[in-house]
Amino acid sequence: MSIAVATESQQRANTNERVLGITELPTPAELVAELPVGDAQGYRIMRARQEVRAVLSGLDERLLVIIGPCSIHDPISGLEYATRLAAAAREHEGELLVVMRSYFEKPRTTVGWKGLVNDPHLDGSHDMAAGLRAAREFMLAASNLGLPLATEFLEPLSAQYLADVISWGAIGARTTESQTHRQLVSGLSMPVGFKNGTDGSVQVAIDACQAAGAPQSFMGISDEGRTAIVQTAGNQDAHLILRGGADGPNFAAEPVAKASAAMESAGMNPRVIVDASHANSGKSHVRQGEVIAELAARIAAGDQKIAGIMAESFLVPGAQKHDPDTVAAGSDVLSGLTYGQSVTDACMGWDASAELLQTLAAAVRAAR
Ligand SMILES: O=C[C@H](O)[C@H](O)COP(=O)(O)O
Ligand SMILES: C=C(OP(=O)(O)O)C(=O)O
Repeated sequence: MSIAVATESQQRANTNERVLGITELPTPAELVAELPVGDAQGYRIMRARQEVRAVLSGLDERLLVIIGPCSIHDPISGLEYATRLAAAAREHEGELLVVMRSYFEKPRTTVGWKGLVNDPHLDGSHDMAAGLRAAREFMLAASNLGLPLATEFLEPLSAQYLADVISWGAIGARTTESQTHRQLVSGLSMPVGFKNGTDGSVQVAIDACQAAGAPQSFMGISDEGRTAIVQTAGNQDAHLILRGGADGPNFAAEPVAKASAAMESAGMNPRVIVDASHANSGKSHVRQGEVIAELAARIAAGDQKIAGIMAESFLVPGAQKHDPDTVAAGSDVLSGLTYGQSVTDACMGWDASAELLQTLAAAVRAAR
């Protein structure tokens, strides 16, 4: 019996039957060299990470407030928001540790625009080299305003390009159960929160915190862009974020206490972050404000289980639809969109957000 040996081109065809193109990106080292973090800026980013740790543990009695657009689709409106938030953060710095959501990668339930890193021109051209550059440029500029930054780590490779500018990270509801993301967190330098699953399961996030807290060995990339074995020490600052689920919201006192007790009995931080958006507000920006007001009342009454809250906020309230498949590549997409309004989830507008920051600061003062 003779065995047919595949030719080199046959082997390639077998592997890449559905791959339409592979385009190389700059390496992490190249992008970081082009857009470096300055010394003073690096120190501020590191100090903010320490402050976040102190708030999460309760040593620092302030409330962590992770707030900002659902996604940044236009760096100019994003920076206008950052400028306003930086001033509010300074005003409330005695009570609140404000960290700005600078989210550049969006996990989708099915399909849709996946964020500025994936598609920076919002037209389906997927120029990810420009996307990584735009994200890094934005982060450096926002961080220069004195704001610590938060992001969701979605693509396992993008962390190598952006993580040095980030003071707090999240793993989203759709990826909390993924081993790849848990491994990634085990090596990240900042505190990272895991969201409960979209079905409402808190246990997957508790398991995630445990996995991320352990040393891990996995495949990743080096700064020089080569695939590599990555060995990590484990991230002891992994914590829980409650965002509600298909089974309903979980920001009320009872589910928060239950989740906090479960974290404690697993030997981890019982203080949790509550996301006022997503399934805790049914994605309504108006309801989000009500949820924050309810949380503020509990904080004012001395609830110590809530270390922080998350909120989605932008310049203009609500959201607008944007589908990259309906625009011609290279067209001026931004001119057809409302400036300062989310193209993903609905966000609270600036005025409502500024008022809620006042309410949260007052709640922390009342609790003291
Ligand atoms: O935070 C953003 C969204 O909730 C998440 O990316 C899922 O969005 P989608 O259900 O519109 O795809
Ligand atoms: C995608 C997000 O949230 P979740 O993972 O909770 O859906 C988000 O915070 O942008």
